[in-house]
Amino acid sequence: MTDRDTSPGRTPELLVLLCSTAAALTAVAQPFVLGRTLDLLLRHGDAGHWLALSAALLVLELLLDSLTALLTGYCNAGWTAFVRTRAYAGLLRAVPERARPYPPGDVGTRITLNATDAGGTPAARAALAVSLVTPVGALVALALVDVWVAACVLTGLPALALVLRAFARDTGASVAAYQRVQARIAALLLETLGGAATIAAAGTAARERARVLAPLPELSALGGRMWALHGRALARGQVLVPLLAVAATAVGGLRLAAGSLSVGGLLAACRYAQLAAGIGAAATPLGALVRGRRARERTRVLENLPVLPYGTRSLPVDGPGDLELRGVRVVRDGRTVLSADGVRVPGGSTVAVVGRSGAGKSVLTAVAGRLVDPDEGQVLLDGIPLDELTREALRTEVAYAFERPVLGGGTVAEAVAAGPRPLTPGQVRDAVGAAGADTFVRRLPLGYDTALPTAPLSGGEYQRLGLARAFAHAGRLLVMDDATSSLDTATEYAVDTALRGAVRPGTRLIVAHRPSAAARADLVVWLEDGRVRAVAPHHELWRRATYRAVFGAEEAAPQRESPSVKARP
Ligand SMILES: Nc1ncnc2c1ncn2[C@@H]1O[C@H](COP(=O)(O)OP(=O)(O)OP(=O)(O)O)[C@@H](O)[C@H]1O
Repeated sequence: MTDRDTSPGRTPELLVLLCSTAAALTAVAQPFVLGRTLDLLLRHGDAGHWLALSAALLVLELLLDSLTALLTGYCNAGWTAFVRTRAYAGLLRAVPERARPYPPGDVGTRITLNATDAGGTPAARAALAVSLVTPVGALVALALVDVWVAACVLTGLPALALVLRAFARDTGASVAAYQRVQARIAALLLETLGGAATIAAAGTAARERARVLAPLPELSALGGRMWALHGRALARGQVLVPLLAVAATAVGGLRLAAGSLSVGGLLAACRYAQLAAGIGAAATPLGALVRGRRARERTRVLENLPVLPYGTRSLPVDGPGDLELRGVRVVRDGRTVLSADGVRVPGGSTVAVVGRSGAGKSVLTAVAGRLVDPDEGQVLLDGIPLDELTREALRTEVAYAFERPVLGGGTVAEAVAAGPRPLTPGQVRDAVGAAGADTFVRRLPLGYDTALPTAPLSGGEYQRLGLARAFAHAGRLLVMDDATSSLDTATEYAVDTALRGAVRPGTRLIVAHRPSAAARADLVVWLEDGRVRAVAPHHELWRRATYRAVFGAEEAAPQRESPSVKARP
């Protein structure tokens, strides 16, 4: 936990409120003091103290305004960091499957722009409250100076309130739509950047540019509408304010002529009428508040993504890593993409998961290490259902290596060491060596201390660092989902040999595309259209043409199909 995980609380907002209220009250006091000063001067009285007070109030208001700006910045920064951290944490702890519908660009917009707008909400709320203090205070002061002028101003205020209400209602819908379109453009842009090489090679840059910018007219229209609403609210306010001021001056003039109001009183009354009519200025904090609330709804979506609940059990000490899939069914979009029952993998064995593209290999490996829970059935490791294990037990005993690992920032050594348990530099080097990565890591400008994001690495080299991380943290179950796909056959063989000797012994579940990799495994889980077609050693399955066809080797080694090979009961 960092301090950003803790809410900044109400204190910053209250400080903004306090300071800006003091500034507003100072502003409200000024016309009265100025009016008294003028009356004293006209009567040739001693106005020295009142003049000094007037100047002091002016300076105080300036100081309080500056302090309000500072506190607002502090409040915004604290809340933005909090909102951003929560959204980020929610995203990282979510079931990966459930975060998938939110493309990177959309997530980026929520975590940056939306978090900033949402972080401005508390200060905007305080500013909105204070934007009402000045007009209300001015109205009260005006009533004390002259109740008739106050009554005149009061009649105009409902019209201003209606203008603001309409603004808040209309702007809310536009802001939400604007934020959605903004996120859509960001998502398209990131998607295009990810495929920059393909686009360049295919010469489709113009088509892509048009695709990314397609929502721009809608964004522009929504932006224009938002500004039009804002402008209209301000303009209506701008028309109403002078009208009210003129009416107040006229009433005040009549009161002066009747001898019921002094010249200073008229000055104060006119100024108060202007301040009271300044309620239209509330449009700005009101707009920020509406925008912030919509933005917060968008960051909350990430914050509240479903998480995997963990249990309280641990695994038996020194268990061999027996894996069992019982009545497992995974459904996606109403379609069963994996159905696996009675699949038993003896602890310590290496199992190749094979099948055509889309057969369900990744889904099977995801449920086997509980990256996602099956919709039905259970997965057991050493007899314990995975969903009953604590997070720590699960993550220290199950390691994953992926086709496209994401190793984050830091140095090469730090990236490999990152994981559930601390590692010594020696252990990091051993794991890197086992993944066949030591030679190229040593050749990097600073070796193991090279910053990973700037390290000049090929896809296969980066993949091997992912393997190294998985090897370094290998528990009793190691899952490799296409994790050697970018390696040449010789390197893959060397890695496989190292895996048997230099990495902590345990059960291996390896998605394999090459017959040689399946042949090296003790067992093969053969998947077809989401079903387990057979669990048997490769040499037995190889007799079946349909199995050979998985590797595009129908014509090779044509032997009679063995009907006896089936999924184990
Ligand atoms: N989140 C999802 N929503 C909808 N369908 C999904 C989802 N995840 C997987 N599938 C579907 O499940 C099936 C199995 O997918 P999976 O990724 O396991 O295939 P695979 O055997 O690993 O394929 P490949 O070798 O091409 O990686 C596919 O038809 C895929 O479209």
